[in-house]
Amino acid sequence: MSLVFGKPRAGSGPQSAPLEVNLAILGRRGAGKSALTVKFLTRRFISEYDPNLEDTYSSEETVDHQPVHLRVMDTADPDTPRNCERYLNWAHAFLVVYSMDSRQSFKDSSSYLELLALHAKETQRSSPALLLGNKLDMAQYRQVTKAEGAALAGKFGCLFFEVSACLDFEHVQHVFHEAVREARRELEKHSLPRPLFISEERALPHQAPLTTRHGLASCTFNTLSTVSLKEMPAVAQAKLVTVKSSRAQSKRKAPTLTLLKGFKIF
Ligand SMILES: Nc1nc2c(ncn2[C@@H]2O[C@H](COP(=O)(O)OP(=O)(O)OP(=O)(O)O)[C@@H](O)[C@H]2O)c(=O)[nH]1
Repeated sequence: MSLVFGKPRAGSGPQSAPLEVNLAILGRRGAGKSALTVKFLTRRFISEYDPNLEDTYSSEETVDHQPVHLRVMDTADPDTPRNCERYLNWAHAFLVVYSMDSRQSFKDSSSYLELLALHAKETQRSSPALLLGNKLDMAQYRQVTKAEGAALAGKFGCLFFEVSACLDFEHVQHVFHEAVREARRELEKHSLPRPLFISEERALPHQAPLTTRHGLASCTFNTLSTVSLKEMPAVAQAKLVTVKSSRAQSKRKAPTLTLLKGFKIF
């Protein structure tokens, strides 16, 4: 038996607190996770970055006239998914990003989708994922066709978009807001939230860890295997950065954001 309890979820009425949505961005190094995240938060494209930093940003958004407190974890797995619980148990929705000019990055996005599907199966709890083919501005160098992207998304039942962190902000914003909508739909399906949960000790019978079964190196799940009071991984291994609203940024009323994830922003 496993029990689930936690704080009441924010309602959707006009008087209620904003809906809280955690969004994790996954994908191979260089796919453009940080560029898309920063584009969404600041409307700007970044050119310099530190690939080893993992940050979680916080932003107040309005989606379909509803206030949303959105946290975005720009993950930085090394070469393969690692210590995935930090985002698997935290996020309400996932953006899985590949770079359309890299077949390897597409293959890795498939591994991430598989990882999410396995986690959903093992925890009996699914979180929506959206598949993003990034670097649409580099379409002439594409190694992955749009049809392949759509087929992979179809296989895992997720939405699919081709985007570019260099091109229009509105498209990138639309994708992030779609993720919020997907998360909201999922939250509305379940009356109970997930910040805290207790699991009773119950070893999964004769199941090898996901790592060995699916070659997802070092990505282990403790779920249901130990008596534990788990707290949602606080924005834990990540630094929380509050970003001024993108509207303010665009109007340049806010002070110039000089250091965001070690990025140079222009
Ligand atoms: N042309 C083009 N370049 C992009 C786009 N998105 C990201 N890049 C570039 O691709 C490189 C990798 O982008 P990042 O955003 O750092 O990729 P990442 O997935 O966060 O990679 P890690 O930080 O290593 O995990 C950088 O040089 C970016 O400037 C895009 O849409 N178009």
